[in-house]
Amino acid sequence: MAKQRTFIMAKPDAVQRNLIGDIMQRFERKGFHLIGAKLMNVPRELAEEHYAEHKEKPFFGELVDFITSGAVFAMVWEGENVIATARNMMGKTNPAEAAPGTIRGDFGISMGMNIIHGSDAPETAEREIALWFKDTELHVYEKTINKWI
Ligand SMILES: Nc1ncnc2c1ncn2[C@@H]1O[C@H](COP(=O)(O)OP(=O)(O)OP(=O)(O)O)[C@@H](O)[C@H]1O
Repeated sequence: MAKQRTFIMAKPDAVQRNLIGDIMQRFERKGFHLIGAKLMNVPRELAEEHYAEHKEKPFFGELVDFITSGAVFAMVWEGENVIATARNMMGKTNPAEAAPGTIRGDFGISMGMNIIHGSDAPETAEREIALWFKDTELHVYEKTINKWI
């Protein structure tokens, strides 16, 4: 399996509940490689574009209001099979159904406030990374330790 990249976002509830560190630590300890990260307020147009597939859904307005309500922490992680693995680490969309040990299972409250977003497929990851990050914000670097072990 080739290396993949995925877009992960700690939503405003995660930022305000001081969960950024916990979320990042899970990805780091799993062995994934951080290549981009930023704390940002989300312009309404960006939120609408990101969630465009849900435009006709009854919860769309609420979803966009929530994502734009406070800072989010946007990340790009790289690694083997990172897209599907990240989705497993996140747990089911509805925190009430997410298994304990997953990010949403451990911290999520409701469908709306479910802590984290992660790309769900290679094409989505590519689209979302391009939407949220400029090329100059992605940092490709070798870990020296890779040569040692
Ligand atoms: N019925 C609903 N009511 C309120 N919010 C919802 C509902 N369904 C989905 N959402 C919100 O919209 C987001 C996108 O829904 P989607 O079905 O794409 O889930 P997901 O892929 O697990 O989540 P995300 O795209 O955030 O990773 C969900 O994370 C959730 O916050």
